[in-house]
Amino acid sequence: FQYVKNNIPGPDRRIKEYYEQFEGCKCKDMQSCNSSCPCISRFGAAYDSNGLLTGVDPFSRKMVPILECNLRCQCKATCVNRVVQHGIRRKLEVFPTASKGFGLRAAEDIVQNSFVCEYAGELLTHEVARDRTRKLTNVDLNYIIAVHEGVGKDAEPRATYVDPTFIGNVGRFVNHSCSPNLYMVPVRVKNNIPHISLFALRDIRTGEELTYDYSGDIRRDKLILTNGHVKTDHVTSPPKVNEVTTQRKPCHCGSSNCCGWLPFDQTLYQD
Ligand SMILES: C[S@@+](CC[C@H](N)C(=O)[O-])C[C@H]1O[C@@H](n2cnc3c(N)ncnc32)[C@H](O)[C@@H]1O
Repeated sequence: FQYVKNNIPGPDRRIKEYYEQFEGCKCKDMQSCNSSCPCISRFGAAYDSNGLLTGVDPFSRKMVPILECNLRCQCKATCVNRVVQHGIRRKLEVFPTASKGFGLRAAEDIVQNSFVCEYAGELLTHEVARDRTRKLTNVDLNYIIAVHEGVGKDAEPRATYVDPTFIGNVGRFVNHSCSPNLYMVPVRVKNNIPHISLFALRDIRTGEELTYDYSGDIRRDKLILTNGHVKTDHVTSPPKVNEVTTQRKPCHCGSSNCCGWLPFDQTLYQD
């Protein structure tokens, strides 16, 4: 595959969407913005002074939008409100796993809430994502991710489809786990297209495989086990007969609360 650091437009995406769109701040303290910066005050500070993501509760269903300072802002690269845009800062290693193909592991200790890497690739329209997904069989590796964001009480959720199959970054090697150590957050920098960003859910030791939950669901009740039973629909429901069961793949994450199957996005199988 071809390596890219950031998302690139896939077929049928309008190139204009990728231009700088957001205004820049005019903060006087050029070393770093503070809470009065319009980029920060709009949704609250996302990062602490060590660059750790503290403005988001990964276990909450409510996601606060994250907006970093951008090229048009007057602040410098040292600004506290610039993290994901600096790219990968932790040592990561691709390795062959026993039963999941390749995986990605930490080559150094990673502190909780650190930015680890983006999930970058071709940005697809719903139609292209659906067509590519439907061509896959359950023995093909599926790299297409759909991230659904709620944008308001009455508004339709906004979906972003990223496909690093042919063009992508190291995020494409992150496997699924029902008990993950990463969580996914959409972060915006220069325009409305999110950087799909992976942060550490807890402290991670050197050599640990990096994983996230492909369903995006990391509720506490799913992670904290009681007698091996978990309560969410995704976890408890076996594939239904009328589902596209041929697309379902067995999960080999090996965690004690494993639901047995990899999550898949129903919307890509609906017309
Ligand atoms: C984004 S890729 C992950 C990297 C992939 N293992 C590779 O070798 O390139 C997703 C694919 O990896 C495999 N995979 C990921 N997590 C898995 C798991 N927990 N159990 C079994 N297979 C998994 C599945 O084939 C899935 O479609």
